[in-house]
Amino acid sequence: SKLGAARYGKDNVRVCKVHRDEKTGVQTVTEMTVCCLLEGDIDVSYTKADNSVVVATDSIKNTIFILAKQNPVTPPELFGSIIGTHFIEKYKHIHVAHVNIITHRWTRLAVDGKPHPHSFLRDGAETRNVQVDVTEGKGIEIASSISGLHVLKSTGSEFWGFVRDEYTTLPEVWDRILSTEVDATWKWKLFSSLSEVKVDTARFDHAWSAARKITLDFFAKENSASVQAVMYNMAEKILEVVPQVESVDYALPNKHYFEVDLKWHKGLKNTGKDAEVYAPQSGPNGLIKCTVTRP
Ligand SMILES: O=c1[nH]c(=O)c2nn[nH]c2[nH]1
Repeated sequence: SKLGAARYGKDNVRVCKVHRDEKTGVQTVTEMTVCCLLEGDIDVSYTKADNSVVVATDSIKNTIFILAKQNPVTPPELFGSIIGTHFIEKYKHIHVAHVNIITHRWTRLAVDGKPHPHSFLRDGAETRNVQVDVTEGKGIEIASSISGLHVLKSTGSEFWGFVRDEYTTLPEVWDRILSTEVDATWKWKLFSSLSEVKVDTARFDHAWSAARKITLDFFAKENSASVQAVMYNMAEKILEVVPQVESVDYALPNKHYFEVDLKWHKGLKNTGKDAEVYAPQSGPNGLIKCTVTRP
């Protein structure tokens, strides 16, 4: 046998950084969970029990804390690029670093109608994430994403005109509840190095804000013919608004809310236009995916 591929490192490195502005007294909190996996001339640690090539995962964890102390931790695209670049520059036998950062929400509290200087709220399981792959001699590939953003609309969603055959029981519908958990990813053009990532770091926050706003606006406003149709329109708009993004992926579960037919109980009407009480379904659920690219 032979070693086909190998990468190792530390996962679930939880990091919280507090920034304190001495002048204004305003403090800011960033909390993330980091995974950093390394590739390189490490085969002998697998095939010969030779640990001389192993940068211990404990050292990888230590390095993430030190780099968080010495560098900005936002935007995550920049911090991920800093971590990955560190490892391929520090260790000549390490050639690729895969860094995943999940950023958790700490939204500044409004107290007495004013943003509070040092209090925050975890307003949802939604996270802002990056996958940063730094490859020696190639550059930095960055994929940014939003996940865990739960949305629901109580009307403004249709689904009809689909294949009807001997396997079909689903009725056509012109007015349904639509609920999903947004998983949206936008991939950047290849960056040649960390210095190119640093040229305009504001672009990453702008892209995240745009992708989030477009997703929510289209979800709410479009009387969608299907999940497929609305996600394509969202992705198309993100490509239009963020020129440095090369492609956009969506993966949207269709979290079904079924009507409950109650007419067996004294003729109680609760379907179609009379539907008010629904049964939210844990599963099975639709899962609709797409990748939208530039022409
Ligand atoms: O939006 C939808 N797309 C689908 O493909 C589908 N299939 N069942 N319900 C559905 N709703």
